[in-house]
Amino acid sequence: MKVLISEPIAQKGIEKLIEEGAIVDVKTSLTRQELLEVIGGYDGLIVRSNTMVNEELYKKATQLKVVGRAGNGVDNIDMDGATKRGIIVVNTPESNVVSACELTIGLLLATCRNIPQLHNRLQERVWDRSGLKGIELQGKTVGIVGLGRIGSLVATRLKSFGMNIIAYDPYISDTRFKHLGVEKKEKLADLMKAADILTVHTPKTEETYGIIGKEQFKIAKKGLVVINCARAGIVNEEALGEALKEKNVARAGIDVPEGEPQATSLLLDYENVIITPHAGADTLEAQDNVGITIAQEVVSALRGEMVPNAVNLPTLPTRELETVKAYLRLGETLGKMYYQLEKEAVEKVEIIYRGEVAALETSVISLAILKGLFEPVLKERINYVNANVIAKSRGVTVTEIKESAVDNYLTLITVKVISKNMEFTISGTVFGKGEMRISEINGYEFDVNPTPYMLIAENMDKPGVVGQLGTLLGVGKVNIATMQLGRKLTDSRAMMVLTVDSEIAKETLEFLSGVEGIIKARFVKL
Ligand SMILES: NC(=O)C1=CN([C@@H]2O[C@H](COP(=O)(O)OP(=O)(O)OC[C@H]3O[C@@H](n4cnc5c(N)ncnc54)[C@H](O)[C@@H]3O)[C@@H](O)[C@H]2O)C=CC1
Ligand SMILES: O=C(O)CCC(=O)C(=O)O
Repeated sequence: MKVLISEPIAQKGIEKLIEEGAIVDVKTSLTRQELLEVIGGYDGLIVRSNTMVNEELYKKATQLKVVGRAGNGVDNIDMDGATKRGIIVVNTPESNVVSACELTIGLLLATCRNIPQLHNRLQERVWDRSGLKGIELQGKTVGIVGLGRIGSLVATRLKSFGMNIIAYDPYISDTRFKHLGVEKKEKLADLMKAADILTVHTPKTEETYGIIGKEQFKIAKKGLVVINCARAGIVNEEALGEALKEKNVARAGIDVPEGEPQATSLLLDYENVIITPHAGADTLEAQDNVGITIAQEVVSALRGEMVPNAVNLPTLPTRELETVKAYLRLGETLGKMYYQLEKEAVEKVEIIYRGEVAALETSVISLAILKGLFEPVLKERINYVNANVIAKSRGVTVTEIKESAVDNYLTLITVKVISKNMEFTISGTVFGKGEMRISEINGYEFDVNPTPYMLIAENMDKPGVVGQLGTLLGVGKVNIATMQLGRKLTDSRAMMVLTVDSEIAKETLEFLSGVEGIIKARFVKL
């Protein structure tokens, strides 16, 4: 077990690896070229957020079996590249959340009270408080975007400051909001209008990248305070800079500046912005937690044992995996549809296994469904092992039903997603050597072979709609591979499922949604 550590981790973690019999090289100042030259000799690699683990590295890493991310976000790791090569990626999602939360509060206080600026003056031997009057937190409204692990820790702590807590997280159930005593805002705009302080705690996804930008600052209260301890880009830096110049935003605290690990952020030029170099997890406690956890996980993975935080692989013995593999793919595919088609927070998931699949060990298939369900909103934070815990922590109840008989199919999985105002269903089957098909969505019947890019549209069942949709996709340079129409004879509506050869641009989707007779058109990425 040869393990290379390319970024600093706690000594306790290094000791743990050695204790478990690994040969450990700690080389934290290698150049990229040097790293590429030596990586071929290692079975395991431990990184933090600065080492890019990508195709270039994988090509040289011919022995690599596990990548350990000593921390939470895995945005620096190419997951598909790892999965393709059977390299397990593990991380430590719980180990540093308290520290990240505490830095958020620290930045908030430092920002509201100008602590670094006052300190700097005094260090220059100048006793002068003028122009640096702070603001109190008590009685103010804090708007949290992303009420997950860190967001909810922040909420709990800020309550003790006498603050009014509101949050926007469409993927969290009302029950969880109630449990945390946080007021739910259905729309980001409503949160922006009400907040005196804004703090973001979402992962960086296609949806959250730039979620706080020009439009949001325009409607925000004048004098807003902005905190970003999550990821660069969630708050658009240029827009923030403009809002600071226009005094719409009064001050900001940022732990994750653009350009990291270089000090190039344009916000560095603003006196009323406090910036730290991605130090959210940099505490003795978090680093000890992270170091020990990642050491244990890397060793387990190298020994072929169960790994608690395998981000990209199901942790089942190979023999069992073979039998259920096709169902895992089907389950994940069925799960992935909901949040790409609908926005309502999930309250309950009912999974019905019918026919042959009902005789299998279905619990792992249910995990695959949950993993797929939450992946569009939680990204890498959800995996086979934590899927149940995450569902529970988000107030989602999951039930399984098994029935031995099923009409028309040998084997069928139906996933019913129940939210406050709606019930969504999707079914699929497996046949031959693991071929899968989606057989039903919301009562519309299909026989679709799911592919990486799909368009799912609901439309009025009348002449001309399908033709217009095809034309607009053509204008948007999207090639249609297959197309199926599902209709209910009792209804004037229909559903179209198209597999396409490329991503569909936002503008094309907007055009499609504007077509008379199209009720809804959504791009789905698998
Ligand atoms: N500064 C630092 O050193 C650290 C930063 N982080 C970062 O903090 C962030 C939060 O981490 P966790 O709380 O562990 O993640 P989490 O996965 O527990 O929570 C994220 C929440 O964001 C919500 N969300 C997703 N898309 C959304 C959208 N479009 N609008 C509103 N909410 C949305 C999800 O529903 C979820 O509840 C991540 O970006 C993570 O990488 C984490 C650890 C340390
Ligand atoms: O200090 C680090 O490794 C980065 C912490 C972080 O952002 C994370 O764990 O996601």
